Amino acid sequence: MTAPHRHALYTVAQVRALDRAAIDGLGIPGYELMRRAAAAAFAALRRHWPQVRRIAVHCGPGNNGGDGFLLALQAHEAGFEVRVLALADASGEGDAARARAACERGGVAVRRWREGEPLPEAELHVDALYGTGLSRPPGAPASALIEAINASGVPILALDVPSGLDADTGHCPGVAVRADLTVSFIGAKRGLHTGQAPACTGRVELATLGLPETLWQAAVPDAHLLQPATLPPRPRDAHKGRSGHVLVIGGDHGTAGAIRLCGEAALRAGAGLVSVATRAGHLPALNAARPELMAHAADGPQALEPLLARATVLAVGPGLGQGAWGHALWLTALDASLPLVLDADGLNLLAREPRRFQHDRPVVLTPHPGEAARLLGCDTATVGRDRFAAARSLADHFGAVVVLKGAGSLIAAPGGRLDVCPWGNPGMASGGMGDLLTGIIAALLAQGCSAWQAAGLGVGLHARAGDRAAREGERGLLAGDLLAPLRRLLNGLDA
Ligand SMILES: NC(=O)C1=CN([C@@H]2O[C@H](COP(=O)(O)OP(=O)(O)OC[C@H]3O[C@@H](n4cnc5c(N)ncnc54)[C@H](O)[C@@H]3O)[C@@H](O)[C@H]2O)[C@H](O)CC1
Ligand SMILES: [K+]
Repeated sequence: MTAPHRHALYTVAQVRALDRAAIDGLGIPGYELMRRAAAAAFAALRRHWPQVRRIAVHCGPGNNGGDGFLLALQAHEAGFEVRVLALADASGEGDAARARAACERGGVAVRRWREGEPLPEAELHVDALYGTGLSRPPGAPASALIEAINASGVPILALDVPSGLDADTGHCPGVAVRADLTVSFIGAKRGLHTGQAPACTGRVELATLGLPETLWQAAVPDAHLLQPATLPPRPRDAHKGRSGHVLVIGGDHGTAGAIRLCGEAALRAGAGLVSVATRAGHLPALNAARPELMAHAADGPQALEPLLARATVLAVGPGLGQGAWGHALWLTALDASLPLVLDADGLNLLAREPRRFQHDRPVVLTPHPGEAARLLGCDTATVGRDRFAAARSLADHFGAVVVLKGAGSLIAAPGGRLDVCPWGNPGMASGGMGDLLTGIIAALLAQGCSAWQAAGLGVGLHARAGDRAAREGERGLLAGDLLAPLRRLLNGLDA
């Protein structure tokens, strides 16, 4: 059983409190923490790049730089050829200044880097420019140095946080290091796992610096990383009535595919029955493509009534459109007070006609950043600047569990509970992927999951299926490619 804190995610302020607890509570000097951080990062360097012997360490003005100076000294003492570039001249008294003095006393020259100067020859760059102290977009010369390091074609190890990434939000206000590996210290910062972070961190490893478990047991994390999970095995006497009946509503003219993908995903994810209410013109194609779906022509709300009477879960939005037809079905579905997954135009209609859901009604909203922006009445850039705040605000405002999709999808519940999905890949940013997710979550609701469970399990299964399908390449990855790996994951056939 790995330590519980391994999946815990913290804000920068919470990690600073952990640092303080180690220093003040356990009496471990900040400088000793810095030495341990450097040692942990150096050990990771040797583990991941065992042949490397020539490194360049780029040190910023604060304690992140201090980590870099001590790593440079440890590498030098281990016989590495080490070049150290500093963004600033030596100044101040603190741990970072002490680390720099130790580095120079130990025989490692520190050179002030000036914009335009060539980088030293190295087999690996160590990014010790900024960590949790980044407070604004990197200015000159830091931004020029970051761009030079990124352009070097040489592997990059980032200490604690890739410089330029906001460790609280996963947003990069300016340029940022694109590392191959990030070794983060003491507490995993929540901003390392969502938004622009996956493009900057490379692989993320947590170094706990030999601190006792009691340190984390006293801390309340801000969020958690999703853990691999699947549904429990089906009882031998299972029958379709026990696995619910999903009714998918959508598919206006020209968007039959969305409704089919959603319905098929709901079947594959284990719903007992799946009905589809859509335009009459789609029925022949739907019946031919997936006869297990029960396709019904819904030319208006009155056609929905008998279907709503039989359904146990609603999935509303794939290909629904925002016209009179879609709007009328959407209104009827929302008034049915059944467990509900709202996606795509179902969300855009909600942005036009906001309402708060009853707390006892399981509801999951699955916006991408643009839909989230419309629901919040802001622009998409604002959502990207703080995905955590956006997801939590939506959950509280609508009284629903919210999946804020994108790199590192977030799952937020009213009251602040939040999980982060560590899986998924850019190949999944293609048409139909959202329709699949909607169907999977609806099927999990139909099998008895709560809104929180269905959202977290659905997002995790969907993203892990996407990663397995991407083993054939992220380019050309189609939504339908996820259905086979999804089935394997649901049956526990893929670790
Ligand atoms: N005991 C501990 O706290 C430990 C900390 N570790 C490392 O310390 C950094 C955090 O260090 P800090 O000095 O707070 O900030 P940074 O080094 O990240 O930033 C340096 C400094 O730079 C200034 N600054 C911020 N943004 C910019 C900018 N865009 N342009 C110019 N200057 C900027 C600001 O004044 C910052 O203070 C943490 O990440 C760890 O790496 C140890 O590893 C463990 C113990
Ligand atoms: K860094």
